[in-house]
Amino acid sequence: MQTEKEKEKEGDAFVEEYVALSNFTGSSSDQLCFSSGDRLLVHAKPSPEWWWAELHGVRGYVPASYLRQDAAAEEEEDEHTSLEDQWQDEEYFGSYGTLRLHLEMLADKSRTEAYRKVIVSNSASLRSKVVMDLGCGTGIISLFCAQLAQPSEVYAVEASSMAEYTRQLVKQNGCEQVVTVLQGRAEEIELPKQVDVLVSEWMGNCLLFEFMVESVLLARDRWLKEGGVMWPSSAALTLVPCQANSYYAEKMAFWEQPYGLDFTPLQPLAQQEFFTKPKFSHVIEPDDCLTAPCDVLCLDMYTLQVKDLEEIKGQFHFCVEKPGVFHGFTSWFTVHFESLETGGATVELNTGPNSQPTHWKQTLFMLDRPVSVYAGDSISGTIFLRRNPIWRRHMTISLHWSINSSKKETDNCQVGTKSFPMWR
Ligand SMILES: N=C(N)NC/C=C/[C@H]1O[C@@H](n2cnc3c(N)ncnc32)[C@H](O)[C@@H]1O
Repeated sequence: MQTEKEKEKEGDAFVEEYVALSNFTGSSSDQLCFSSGDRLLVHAKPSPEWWWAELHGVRGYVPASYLRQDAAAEEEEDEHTSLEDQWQDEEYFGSYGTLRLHLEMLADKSRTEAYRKVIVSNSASLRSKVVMDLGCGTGIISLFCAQLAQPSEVYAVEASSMAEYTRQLVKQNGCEQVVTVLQGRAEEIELPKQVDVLVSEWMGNCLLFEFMVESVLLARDRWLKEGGVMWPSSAALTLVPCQANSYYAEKMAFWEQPYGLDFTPLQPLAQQEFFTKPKFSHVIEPDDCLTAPCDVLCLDMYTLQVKDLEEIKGQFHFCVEKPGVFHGFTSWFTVHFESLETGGATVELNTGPNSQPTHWKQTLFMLDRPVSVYAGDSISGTIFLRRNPIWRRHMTISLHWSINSSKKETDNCQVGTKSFPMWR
C-alpha cells in the first residue's frame, strides 16, 4: 500500500496543499465537494478557474477561487486580508469621494429620470412618509423627494467623503428641513426611526457587481417598517446569445493577416487577454441578437437574503431565429419600482438594447470559439453567478450551454462551458 507521501512522489511532480475558504457543493459528478477549512491536495491546474484536487483520497475539479494557499501562506495572507480589505472599502468609497462616478451617474438621463419618475408618480402617497436613500451620493434622489413630494423626513446615507458636499447641496437647494445627510455605512449608522420607503440605486455590472445589494438587504432587515416599500422592488438579469462581429474582428480576426503577414500564433494570447473577462460597457445592436432575450434571474427585493447572493443559478432556452455566428452571450438588467398605491403604475428602468441607453450599457461574454448557428437551432443551458468568497464585491459568472441543431441528419449537439471572473 503506497503511503500518501510515496503516492505524491511517484504520482505527482506537482502537489500543493490548499485550505478551503468556504463550502462548495459541486454541480457535476467530476467536481469535488468540500467544506470550509478542508485541506485539499492540488495535483494540477488545467485552467485558472478549475483545479484538479484530492480530498480524503477522492479526486475532482474544484473552483480555485475557493482555495487559499497552505497554512504558512495562509497565515501570511490573513495578516493582510482582513474582512475589511475583502470589501476593498478604502478603494471603493475612495472612488466615490471624487466626482467622476457621480458625474457619470447623474449624466445618465435614463437612470436618473427613472428615479425622478418614481418620485413624481408617487408624490401624493409620499406625503408624511419617512424615506431612506441608501448610498445617496450627491443626494439627487433625496432632493427629488423633497422637491417633488412632501415626505416628513428623508435620511440620505452616504459612506464616502462626498457626504459633506451632499449636505451643502441639500442646504443650497433649501431642503434641509426634510433631508438629513448621515455619513457612514448604511450597515453601521443609526437612524432616528424606522422608514416607510427604502430607495437606493445599487445596481452594478451584471446587476450584482460591487454587491452593494448586500448593504440594501441589511438595511431593509434593520430599518424598513413592516409593509414598507423597497425601491427598486424587483430586479431581473437578462441574457441573449449574440453576434459580436466587430469585436471579434477587432480582437481576433485582426491577427490573421495584418499588413499581409500571418500573426495567427498570437491568437491564443488574444483569446486569453480579450475574451477571458466579460466586456463591460458593450453596446449590442438589436440585430446582433440571435434569439429573443430571456430573463435568467429574477430577484424579489422583499424576500432576497444575503446568503442567497453566494450562488445564484438561472436556466435558459433560446430558439435561434436567423442564421448567424454565435460569438457569445450579452447580458443586461431591468429593475421595477412598484407603486405606493395598490394597483398604481409600476415604473421600469431597462438597460437593454431596446431601451434608452444608460451608463451601464450591456455586458458581453465572448466564447473561445464562435459557432455558426441556423434558424431552428436551440441554445439551452445554465448560468451561475458565484460570489467570490475572498473579494466580496466580485463574482464569477459561469455559463454552460448546449447547441441542438435543427438539421435532422446531423444530430450534433455541441456543448460548451466557460467561467468569467468579474473581475477577480
Ligand atoms: N453601482 C451603482 N449603481 N451605484 C453605486 C452607488 C454608490 C454610492 O453609494 C455609496 N454606498 C455604497 N455602499 C454604501 C453603504 N453600504 N453605505 C453607505 N453608502 C454606500 C457609495 O459611496 C456611492 O456614493
